[in-house]
Amino acid sequence: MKIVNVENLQKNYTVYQRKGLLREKRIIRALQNISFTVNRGEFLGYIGPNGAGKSTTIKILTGIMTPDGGSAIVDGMVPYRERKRYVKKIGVVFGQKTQLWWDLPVRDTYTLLKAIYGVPESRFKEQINYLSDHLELEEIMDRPVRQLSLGQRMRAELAAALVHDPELLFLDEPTIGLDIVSKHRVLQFLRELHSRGKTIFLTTHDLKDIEALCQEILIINHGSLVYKGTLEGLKVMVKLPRVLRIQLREGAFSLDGRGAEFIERYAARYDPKIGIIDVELSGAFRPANVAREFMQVMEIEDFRITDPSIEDVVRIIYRK
Ligand SMILES: Nc1ncnc2c1ncn2[C@@H]1O[C@H](COP(=O)(O)OP(=O)(O)OP(=O)(O)O)[C@@H](O)[C@H]1O
Repeated sequence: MKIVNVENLQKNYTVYQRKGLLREKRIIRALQNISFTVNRGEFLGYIGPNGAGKSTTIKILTGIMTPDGGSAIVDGMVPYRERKRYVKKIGVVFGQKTQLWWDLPVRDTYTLLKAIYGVPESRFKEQINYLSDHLELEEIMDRPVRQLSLGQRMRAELAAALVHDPELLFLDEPTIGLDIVSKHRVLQFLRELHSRGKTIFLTTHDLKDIEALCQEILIINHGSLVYKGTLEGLKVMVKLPRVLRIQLREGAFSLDGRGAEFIERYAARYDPKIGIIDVELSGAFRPANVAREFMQVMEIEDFRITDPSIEDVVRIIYRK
């Protein structure tokens, strides 16, 4: 049973750029005919590089923004037309923004939201207890939001989105900037929500988050969907290679002829501003061998094997 139905969604932004004495009008096609569905109870990962169109999609799906074309129907409603009724059904977290009252204790935000959503007292108490248990809110309930650490604030933020116990959650980068421990807590809680049947729409830059949680993923790039399916399916399709990241020693960023030759031989990417070389560990490249070879010709500070970034994944999809 589908809870989200998106068809041919389009959104353009008009921006004006100064060109000499004139102002030039430019249209940014943020979403170009996007179509997808989300099943009730699904945990969907929505990923894409910076500027791909993720936030624009979420803004339309949460009713903040009206599309220029196409349609979005969520739980039988058109979000941007039936906002009042609709917002009671959804919970939203924008990792980069806050819906908490900055100078008030966390608890007061929840009381205000209770009144806004018309949550009965007994349901409210039950829900706050549940949220407090799972998000460890007790220690922060009576502290003003401005005093909280980022991790504490994000837990408080998630709870705010859930005061009215919505069935569908939109989370835009809810783990951004969190340390490993805080991130783990948030991800655990999202898993718990999903096991209770919630439908979750999660945008993130981090493939690890997706791997830990999502059954289905959508990848968007330049306003168009480039993949919809499972992460397993994506791995089979792109054969995601891991990457050996080499950090050069400060002051040794400019490469000589042999260095450049190595970059070319391994089809590596090099950013001379920060002295980082990325080598895809595909095929015959063994990490230890590659590292040894590079060490012979460059001054190296550190090695690390990393998972491919979203940008890598998108690049590989395009290459195919
Ligand atoms: N208010 C706006 N005015 C003009 N252009 C905008 C506006 N909001 C977004 N854009 C542009 O639309 C495109 C899509 O932006 P969007 O914020 O949806 O991407 P995103 O995938 O969420 O990116 P990020 O991961 O960096 O948050 C980008 O090119 C962006 O610069």
